[in-house]
Formats: sequence, C-alpha cells, structure tokens
Amino acid sequence: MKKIIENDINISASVSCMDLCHLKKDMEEVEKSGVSFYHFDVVDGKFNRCFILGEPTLKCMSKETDLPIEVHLAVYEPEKFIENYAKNGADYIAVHYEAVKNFNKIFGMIRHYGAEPILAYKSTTPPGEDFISLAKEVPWILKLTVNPGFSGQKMQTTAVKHIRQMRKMLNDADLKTRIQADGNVNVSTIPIIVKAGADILTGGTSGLFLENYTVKKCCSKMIEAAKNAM
Ligand SMILES: O=C(CO)[C@@H](O)[C@H](O)COP(=O)(O)O
Repeated sequence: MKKIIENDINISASVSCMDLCHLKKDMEEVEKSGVSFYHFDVVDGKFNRCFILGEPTLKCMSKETDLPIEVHLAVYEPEKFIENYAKNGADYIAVHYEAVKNFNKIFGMIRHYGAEPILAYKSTTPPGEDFISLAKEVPWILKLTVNPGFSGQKMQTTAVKHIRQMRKMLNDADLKTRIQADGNVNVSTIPIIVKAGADILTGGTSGLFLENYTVKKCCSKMIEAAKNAM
C-alpha cells in the first residue's frame, strides 16, 4: 500500500469535486500541486441520498497515480464493500462510526486486504466514550464538516465543536492521532478548523478546485492559511 508523507498540514483532493470528464488531466494538475492524497467518496444511497464514485473509477485512478487513495465508505454494512475497494486500489479505507458494530472485525478486515483503517464521523456525531480507544487504532480521524456526499454546502459549527473536543481528548490522552476535516474547507474556514485541531484538510469545490486558479495555487493558499493559524 502507498502511505502518505506526513507534513504539519496535509491536503487531500476530493475526487468527486474534480472534472470527471477530464479526470486524467485533472489528476496531472493535482499531482504537481502539493496535494498528499486523493479522497474518494463512496455513498450507498442510504447513508445519504446519492451515489458518487465506484470501483471502476478507483481502479482506473489507482493505475495512473503514485499518490495514496483514501476511500471514504459513507455506507451502512461496510463489510460488503471493503474487499472490492481494497483490491481495486484503496490504500486507506474510512468506515463510519455510525455504521460499524464491531470495530475489531472491520479494522481487521481492512488490514487483511492490505489497506489501513480510518475512522469517520458524520458532522452531527460527537466523539463517544470509546473515542480514545478507537483513535489508537488509526492514523487519523475523518471528521465530516458537512453532510456526506454533496459538495457546495456550508460548514457546520457543531462539527467544528466536535473537532475541538476530539483534539482535547487526544491531547489529554497524549495521542498524536491526526484529524481530517472534509467539507467546505477553504481559506476562510481553514483558520477556524485548524485552530480547533484539524491537520489534514480535504479540498473540494470551495477550496481546491476553483475556476481561474490552478490546483497548485489553491493548494499553496490552503497550506498558507493553515500555517498562519497554527
Ligand atoms: O463531497 C464532499 C462532501 O461529502 C467532500 O468530499 C468535498 O470535500 C466537498 O467539498 P466542498 O464542495 O464542500 O468544498
């Protein structure tokens, strides 16, 4: 599996926000921009009322890139999806706190198929009592800051509050687990979420893929805004 190169701040690119008619061309731009990995959204139509990306696209992308790919399974019953996504190129597989009953089993399954597990929380879900024990199992927590599956939403203040709580709980437990913020991440919202404790930032339509700007320019602006807030 491909691993991310860890920096103080890492930027990931949300694939669903790329130009899917010219994906290869957009990938070339992403790969010279400073982005550390791809964020690949999979929704089952029940977790939220949409379907976005699937295995054939992942398979094509993984053959064409040296960057790691995080597959975000915004699905119920993730056990039905893990094997296929891992075999088609997922390096990291994020499963939802709201959808997993047995974390040992699901994290074990992800590792068995050669990927690394990530724990995801919806924007409305606070960290529970098991947060620290689960955070020890993963390199980062994926915290949605909008509802899953749709671009162009406004960041939810509750989600920012949860990031702050998570970072405090991690600090109190002396854990360096990272926190990824996903949804409406841009130069205006970055100071707030970085101060709250996020250090992996997923760029989409509002932050990374902006008309009239290169991905490289947007990525540098995101990193600069984050560093100024640290
Ligand atoms: O698709 C989603 C939301 O689930 C994200 O992966 C993107 O990050 C959205 O980016 P913005 O359009 O909110 O900037």
